[in-house]
Amino acid sequence: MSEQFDLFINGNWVSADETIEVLNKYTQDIYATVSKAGEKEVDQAIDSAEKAYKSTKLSAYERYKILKQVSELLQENKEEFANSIVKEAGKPLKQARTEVDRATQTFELSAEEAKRISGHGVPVEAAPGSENRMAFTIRVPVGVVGAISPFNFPLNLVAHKIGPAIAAGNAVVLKPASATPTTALRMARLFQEAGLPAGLLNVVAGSGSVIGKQMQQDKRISVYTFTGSAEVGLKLKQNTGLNKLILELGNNSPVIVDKEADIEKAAANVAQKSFAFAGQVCISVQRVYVHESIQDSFQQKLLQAIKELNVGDPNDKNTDVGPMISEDEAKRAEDWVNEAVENGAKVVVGGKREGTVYYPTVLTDVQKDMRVVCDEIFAPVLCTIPFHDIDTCIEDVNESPYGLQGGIFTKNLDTAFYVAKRVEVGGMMINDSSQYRVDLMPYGGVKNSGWGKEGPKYSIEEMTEERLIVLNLEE
Ligand SMILES: NC(=O)c1ccc[n+]([C@@H]2O[C@H](COP(=O)([O-])OP(=O)(O)OC[C@H]3O[C@@H](n4cnc5c(N)ncnc54)[C@H](O)[C@@H]3O)[C@@H](O)[C@H]2O)c1
Ligand SMILES: O=C[C@H](O)CS(=O)(=O)O
Repeated sequence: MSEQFDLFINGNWVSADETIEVLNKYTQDIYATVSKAGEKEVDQAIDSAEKAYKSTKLSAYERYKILKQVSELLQENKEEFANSIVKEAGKPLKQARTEVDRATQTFELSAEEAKRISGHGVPVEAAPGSENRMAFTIRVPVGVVGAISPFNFPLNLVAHKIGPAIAAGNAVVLKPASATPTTALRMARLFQEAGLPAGLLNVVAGSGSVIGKQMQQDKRISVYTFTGSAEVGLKLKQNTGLNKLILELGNNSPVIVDKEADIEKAAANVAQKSFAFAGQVCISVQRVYVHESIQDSFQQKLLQAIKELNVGDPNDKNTDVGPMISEDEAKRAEDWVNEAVENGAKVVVGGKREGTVYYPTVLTDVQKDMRVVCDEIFAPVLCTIPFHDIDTCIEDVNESPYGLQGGIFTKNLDTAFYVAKRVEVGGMMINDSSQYRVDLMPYGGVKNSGWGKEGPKYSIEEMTEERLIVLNLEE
């Protein structure tokens, strides 16, 4: 029997005429049936958010208490949430548990930040003629936040939108990805249990091209926060007019392995961080630039580390690499690899698909214009690319249209800083791969990877407006 979920609108569970069948991504059985929002339900959700925002004023301390309780409830229900992620996303159990722990942190950080929202003093009295004035800024909520999230972190990337939006005193309408809507709906239950007033959080599951599009054009939404592909991000940019828009988009993440790197450490890290969640992480390692003098030794260690990865059933606590989100996506990855091979690339390991599972794959002899290099593959595939001098390597790294995060392995600090200052990314990791993120840090990209930062403290800045207050005092 599949589980049944309704939409969460104005504090009520609302059923719709149509439903979405959410598949178990490993077995392909129907895991859950979810009410599918249409125009009417989205309109109700936005209306309820707008009314709740105008009529319900929670103090900062009340917002802190609710978010703190959600964080605690999430940890108490860790296994339920981890299993939900395993089933609907196909994420291996140990990675799903990590996601629940991270989301617990994200809500806790959001709770703490709710108590720290403040402006700053502005020394207007220093301006000629303003000697009798004083000024400061305050931060005020924006109103209704429209949040649209991707399939790959159905809990933590939702937490990164809802936590800061509620902490800042806003109301939210969330549209989770159609492939993975149930974890977000479970999370809404926790907000209900924690006593969030009706209407401040609304969750509508449905088609991105239908209700996502409707959300983009609704003037009652003040700020949009979107995480997903550059393709959809661009549509939002074109359709949301002058409204504020936070875009967290894709990447084809580069990692440089310098001649002075700890080769073993670099190889083990790259093997883990290219293939975790089948490479469907926006900062998964995709392009590995290896100094030509250590290429053979790095490759050998990389292959050893890949041999140790367990591929298969995401329910198994030892699995490292599970299925992709759909067979179509696995076939797309296979096509990109085959196309590269037809043009001269070599498969060193992998290159094999069984249904939705694509095996960890390493390619060499690739060219800059192959899709496996210049586009985001979002699959368990990495390319190793030899380099001779660091400046040419930096040029190659920067040729990407994306710029989210990158990494360099080197024991030479001069090289590390030389590179860190020159690569076009939102975050650069030294002696780590591109795939490093803790939830309190500012996180976001440049170029086609989007703009605006996430991390509760930074999202709250994006989801509030700075208002200047000037006092004209008597002498
Ligand atoms: N930078 C980050 O923080 C980050 C994090 C996770 C994923 N991503 C990126 O997300 C992508 C993978 O996720 P995905 O496949 O779910 O992305 P996607 O862009 O296909 O979908 C993201 C969300 O947008 C919705 N959507 C689709 N069409 C829409 C439209 N026309 N209008 C409004 N909404 C619409 C979808 O239903 C979904 O909820 C990758 O490119 C990945 O790099 C980025
Ligand atoms: O997919 C992209 C995510 O932002 C990566 S992370 O889990 O937040 O590190």
